[in-house]
Amino acid sequence: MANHKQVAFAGRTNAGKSSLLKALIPEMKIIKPSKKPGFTRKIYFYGVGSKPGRELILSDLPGYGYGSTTEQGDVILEYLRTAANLKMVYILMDSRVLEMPSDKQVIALLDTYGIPWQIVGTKFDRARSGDPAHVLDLLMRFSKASRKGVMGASEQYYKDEIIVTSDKTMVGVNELKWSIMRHCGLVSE
Ligand SMILES: Nc1nc2c(ncn2[C@@H]2O[C@H](COP(=O)(O)OP(=O)(O)OP(=O)(O)O)[C@@H](O)[C@H]2O)c(=O)[nH]1
Ligand SMILES: [Mg+2]
Repeated sequence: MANHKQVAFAGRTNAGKSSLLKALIPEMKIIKPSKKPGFTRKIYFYGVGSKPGRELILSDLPGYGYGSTTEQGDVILEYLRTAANLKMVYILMDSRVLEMPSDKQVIALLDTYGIPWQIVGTKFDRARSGDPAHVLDLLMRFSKASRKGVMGASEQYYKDEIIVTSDKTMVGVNELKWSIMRHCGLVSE
């Protein structure tokens, strides 16, 4: 596992981290989403890809914020501090509950550690007011605002790509798959 590239799914409790992972890798029957915020209590690592040099680890982190515990917070902090080969942290945000201070804190921490991050909207099937374009716009603004002042965060590189997803309609799931492979160097730009 030491040499394997990894990406992590982070976000507030109930954001839909476990659900989106399940949608991405349905063959992993053990992935458990739940209605209860704070359900995932430790980190679950899922290995995918069997070709040598092309293996990846997808990590399902506990959520932060409402319903989470100090222990869960510590687990996240320790992981981000020590994770090897962490190529991308996807920060999942529920399309109906946008922009919370805890997301900003996590982004600040990732910037401190120099770990790349990207915003992913979840539960897009339930985007409020029937206006998905509005949600997309808000996520884009949040992402752009969060990049301000970060050294080396050239817009050219990040392009503030926002992926919106749903485990119900499967929108965005393929796009996310490609994003993961790209960030892990498994496909060219
Ligand atoms: N409508 C809809 N519901 C979703 C979607 N993704 C997740 N949910 C629901 O949101 C709730 C939380 O999902 P989880 O995947 O367990 O969320 P999590 O981020 O892993 O939560 P924690 O482990 O508690 O941090 C569950 O009731 C899911 O069914 C989605 O795309 N659409
Ligand atoms: Mg979970």
